[in-house]
Amino acid sequence: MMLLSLTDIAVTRRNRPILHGVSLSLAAGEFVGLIGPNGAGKSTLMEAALGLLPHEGRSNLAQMSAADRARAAAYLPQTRDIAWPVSVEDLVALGRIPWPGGGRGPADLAAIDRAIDRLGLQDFRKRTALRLSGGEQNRALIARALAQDTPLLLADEPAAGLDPAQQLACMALFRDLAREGRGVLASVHDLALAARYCTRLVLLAERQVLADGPPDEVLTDALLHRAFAIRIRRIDTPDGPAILPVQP
Ligand SMILES: Nc1ncnc2c1ncn2[C@@H]1O[C@H](COP(=O)(O)OP(=O)(O)OP(=O)(O)O)[C@@H](O)[C@H]1O
Repeated sequence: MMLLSLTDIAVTRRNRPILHGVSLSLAAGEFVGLIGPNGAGKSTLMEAALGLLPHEGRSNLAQMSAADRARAAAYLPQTRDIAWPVSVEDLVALGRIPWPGGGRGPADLAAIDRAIDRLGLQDFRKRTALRLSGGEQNRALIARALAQDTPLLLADEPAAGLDPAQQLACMALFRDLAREGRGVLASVHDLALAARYCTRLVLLAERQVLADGPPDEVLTDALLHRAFAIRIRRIDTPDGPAILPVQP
């Protein structure tokens, strides 16, 4: 089942073209890594897809009512703002607002518990979210997105600020969500993590999709040089490729 369908998306911000002719689809079972240089438009593409930014072209999500969209897709934005001194449990419960009853029925409580467990936040659930470390807050916000229990998750640099163990746990969680039949689109800067965990990579650069396919077909010398002006040294290990970016 197709969860995200973008056709010919174009975005202009302050008279500057940011994206042009971007088409992309994502089916249930896929964990798609969105890679590309700083400023390539990864966040812009997610915001346009969700209908949060004016754009040309067609996005299946942007066409939905806000209520339907909130049950179709959860979104972890790049800025991890927590506005109020709520407990972690209450923060995660906000993910249940789109569902009937708005948050505290048995199904809601089960979804909140599941999300807290999957992010390993059991010991934090009564703590004030604002008093957690940056990485802990990040995990609490991922848990909120998970509690929303949507078929599709859009996550903007979900592994940013996480320690190595938590980065692996985060990527493994998204891979597992895809295996369970959801779809995940996440922007990722760590090419090795992207190669190890994503089922597909989309390389955004020069305002367009430069490549879209299995990690091995996207992480080529020619494409990486064109997009990032780097070369990579790659060593294949039993745990997946080790990818070292180096100057050209
Ligand atoms: N509010 C804004 N007004 C005008 N231009 C913006 C605005 N936000 C972002 N841009 C521009 O849009 C372009 C794409 O930004 P975007 O944040 O989508 O990139 P990105 O690929 O997510 O980058 P990063 O890897 O640094 O997070 C950049 O050139 C940026 O300067």
